[in-house]
Amino acid sequence: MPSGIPRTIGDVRDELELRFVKGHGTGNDFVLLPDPDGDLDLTADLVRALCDRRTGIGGDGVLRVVLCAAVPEAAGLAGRARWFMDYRNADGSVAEMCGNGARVFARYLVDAGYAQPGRFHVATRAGLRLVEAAVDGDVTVDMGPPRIIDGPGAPVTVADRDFTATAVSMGNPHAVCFAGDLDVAGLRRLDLTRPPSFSPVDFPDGVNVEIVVDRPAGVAMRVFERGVGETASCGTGACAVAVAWAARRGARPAGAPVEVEVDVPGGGLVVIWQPETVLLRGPAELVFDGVLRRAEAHDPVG
Ligand SMILES: N[C@@H](CCC[C@H](N)C(=O)O)C(=O)O
Repeated sequence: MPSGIPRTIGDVRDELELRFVKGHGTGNDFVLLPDPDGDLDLTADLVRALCDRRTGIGGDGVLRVVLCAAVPEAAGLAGRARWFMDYRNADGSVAEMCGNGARVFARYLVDAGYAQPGRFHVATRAGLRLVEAAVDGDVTVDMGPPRIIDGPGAPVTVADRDFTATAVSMGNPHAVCFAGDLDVAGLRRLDLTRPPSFSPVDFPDGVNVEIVVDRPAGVAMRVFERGVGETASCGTGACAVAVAWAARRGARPAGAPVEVEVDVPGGGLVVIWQPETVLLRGPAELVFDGVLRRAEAHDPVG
């Protein structure tokens, strides 16, 4: 096959019968694959084919829904969480954590009857995460402690602009770039089609890059995600932005939590920075489901 032509789902998988659900959190969209017993061989090629927006279902990533007991990397958490969120970026790479993904994952578990509404733990590559999901409405995830990396800042170039970024780990790496000279309209105009550049010394595993401007109440951001490109929202990115922004203004949650509204192209998220952790709150929605079948072997009408 000539290079550059996407490998379709049929190219990478003989046995095509695959159940899926499509969901999103503030426009950060995912293909969910229910795979309780861990039977699916989820290769990078299959992830890329599923996420392709022209030849696949389309998504920023894949969320495989698998029992902790069924996968060696989560078996140690099986006593404390029933389900493991196996998250993959659209390019097939594996990431430690996905905040919007965790919210959509929890929404799926509740709607599918795999978890009771309310609070429960989900296992992720970054460890256990407590989620709170009502029957409908917002989903909140306890994202764990943020880590603002001390130092002079990391040089990052994005949208033809040079920044000294604040590096923050939310389990996965973020470079938060403050564009103090821009307003929200200026942020919207930036060209984020080309990948940011940064030093591999600062970010040896790559990085998600957020550009941030002030709003009257909180901040607005855009993001170029590692392994994806620009997305409409990034939950870990919103948390990284909120703590970096609050810390710059001298607000650290000594006693009372610090709450920051984060506007993203796909909607609004709320980040609550507490002394020991960060909560991420926002909508999570399942939009359709289906079964992938090879087209020529299936009469969709009959
Ligand atoms: N969109 C996600 C982050 C997904 C992982 C990221 N692209 C990475 O490689 O670290 C979120 O909502 O947090």
